[in-house]
Amino acid sequence: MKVLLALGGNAMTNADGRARPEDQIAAAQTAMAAVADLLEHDHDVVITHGNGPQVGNLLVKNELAASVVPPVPLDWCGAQTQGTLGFVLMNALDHALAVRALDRRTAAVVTRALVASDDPGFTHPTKPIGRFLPAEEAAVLVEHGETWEDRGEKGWRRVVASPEPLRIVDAPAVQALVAAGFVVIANGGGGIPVVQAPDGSLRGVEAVIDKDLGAALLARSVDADVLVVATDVPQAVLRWGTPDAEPLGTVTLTQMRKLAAEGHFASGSMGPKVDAACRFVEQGGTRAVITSLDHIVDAVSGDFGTVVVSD
Ligand SMILES: Nc1ncnc2c1ncn2[C@@H]1O[C@H](COP(=O)(O)OP(=O)(O)O)[C@@H](O)[C@H]1O
Ligand SMILES: NC(=O)OP(=O)(O)O
Repeated sequence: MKVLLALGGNAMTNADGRARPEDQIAAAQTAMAAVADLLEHDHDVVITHGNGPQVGNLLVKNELAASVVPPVPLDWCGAQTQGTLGFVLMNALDHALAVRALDRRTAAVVTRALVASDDPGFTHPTKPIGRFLPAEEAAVLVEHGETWEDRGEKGWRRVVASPEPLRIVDAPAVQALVAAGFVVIANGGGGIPVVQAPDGSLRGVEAVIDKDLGAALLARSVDADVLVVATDVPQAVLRWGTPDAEPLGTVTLTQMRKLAAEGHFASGSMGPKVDAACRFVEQGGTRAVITSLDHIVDAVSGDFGTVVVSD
């Protein structure tokens, strides 16, 4: 079975969302041990990852250092997160492969995703990035022109433009590496957003693509059978955050679309995961699973998480 594994940016940090290097390395080790287990059982795996906490942190560093070194645009920050997380994941995966004496090579691909220059996401920011702050601290940054949003019990979070990914520009490179037997990490952070000029040239645009929507595209590009969206909760939950909360098991595509329309899944977090799972199955994928980092193997064997199947 070919598995597209999407690792959440928050799942790769820890509960406070500060994204310390040691937390990211530990999360990468957990996830890559699961990948090595899957490879040992003859599954193929292609990996993608989020970058919300990481790209937000880079943006803060950029702004704090602006009087000392030239700031770089948000798409450059996104590209940097692909490099850093690709490096961390490759180290963790190489180690997990060596422990199991598996002879596989790994590769991380700097991956661009095409977006439309007139995407409504550019005028209405929806993608939460970076750390959570208390309302009073967020209010100060809003006065400085940033957009922040109340994200519930964890606090407020900055939101930035998040256009829809239309096509993975570097899919052919990913496909060639997969065909050559590499375990590939690609399209991190949903892909570096680029727009196409009339002359065909590409340029980066300041936005952060939702990695779950990017993952659904990548999954089809590599012809995956199963999409696993690994985050920091074991299942999607109905009536989330209420006394009547109920973890969701296996549902059909139609049932999941109906639950999403009823508003069970928050925008910018569980909402896009559910959307990505539905898109994947709609486009011919066998099964999409939403679960936590430590249940990746169970998700592939088919007995854990929130599972979306065709009708
Ligand atoms: N209905 C829901 N069921 C479960 N989790 C939900 C729901 N709605 C919102 N969430 C939130 O979604 C979070 C996972 O999304 P997100 O933080 O974007 O993860 P990641 O960065 O790992 O992809 C959970 O930690 C939870 O707080
Ligand atoms: N780019 C993105 O969606 O990252 P997260 O999964 O970390 O939110």
